[in-house]
Amino acid sequence: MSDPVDVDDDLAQRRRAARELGAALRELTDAAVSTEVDAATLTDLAEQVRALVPPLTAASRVRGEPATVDGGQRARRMYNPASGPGNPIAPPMKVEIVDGTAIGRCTLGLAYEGPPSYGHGGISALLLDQILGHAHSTRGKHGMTVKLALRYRRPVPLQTPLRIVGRVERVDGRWTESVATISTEDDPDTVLVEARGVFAVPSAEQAKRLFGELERLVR
Ligand SMILES: CCCCCCCCCC(=O)SCCNC(=O)CCNC(=O)[C@H](O)C(C)(C)COP(=O)(O)OP(=O)(O)OC[C@H]1O[C@@H](n2cnc3c(N)ncnc32)[C@H](O)[C@@H]1OP(=O)(O)O
Repeated sequence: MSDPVDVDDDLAQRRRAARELGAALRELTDAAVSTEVDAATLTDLAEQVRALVPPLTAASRVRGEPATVDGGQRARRMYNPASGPGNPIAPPMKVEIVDGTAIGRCTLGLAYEGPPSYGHGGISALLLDQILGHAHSTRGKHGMTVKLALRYRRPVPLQTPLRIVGRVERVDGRWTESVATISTEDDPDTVLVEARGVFAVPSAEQAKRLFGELERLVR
């Protein structure tokens, strides 16, 4: 049997490596959506990038299998699309809980552009959904989004440090109702986008139906 210390070291090492790969792919994505090089260079690069796939898929998971880099804990999901440092599509938003309030920070690059020089509205929804999920989790078990209402007040600037804040307003059994906002770090009092969300810890029956053996990761 392996020594638990070795197992922990191995997990920590794999998590560092997964973060590193995520960061490198994010740099690549940013370069890919900003580049103005000629067609021949793009075609050549597409071939080079495709050659990177087989070494990764040499050992991979399928739907329903949790990523082993998470070590069985949902709270530290490496490949979350909003906050996972290993996921190249995540900005990634860094989240901390301060006095029961969830505070996220990230900067959106050109890959997230909607209107010229501003963030895509769907990306704002992603960040707000995620921060509302963290706010819900401060009251106990993790939950799922039941309702999400958004009001886009001003466009969200790209390449600008953002602050995303969520807090629970009402708790009713396994339901919470929370509010969240996006603003810039420089001007936190000017709300750019605001959200109201209802989250619920799935009922035991629903969790079993949706997740089967993975139920322990969601309830
Ligand atoms: C630290 C880690 C943080 C991670 C953050 C992750 C954030 C990301 C979150 C997501 O994106 S989750 C993905 C998006 N959401 C979904 O896919 C959820 C899909 N919906 C479902 O699977 C089920 O509806 C759900 C599990 C949410 C609830 O099913 P249940 O069977 O547990 O609940 P039930 O059906 O008994 O209750 C739902 C109904 O009761 C209502 N309800 C009852 N009491 C309530 C109350 N007290 N407050 C609010 N609503 C209440 C609720 O609105 C809703 O009403 P309607 O269906 O009639 O519209």
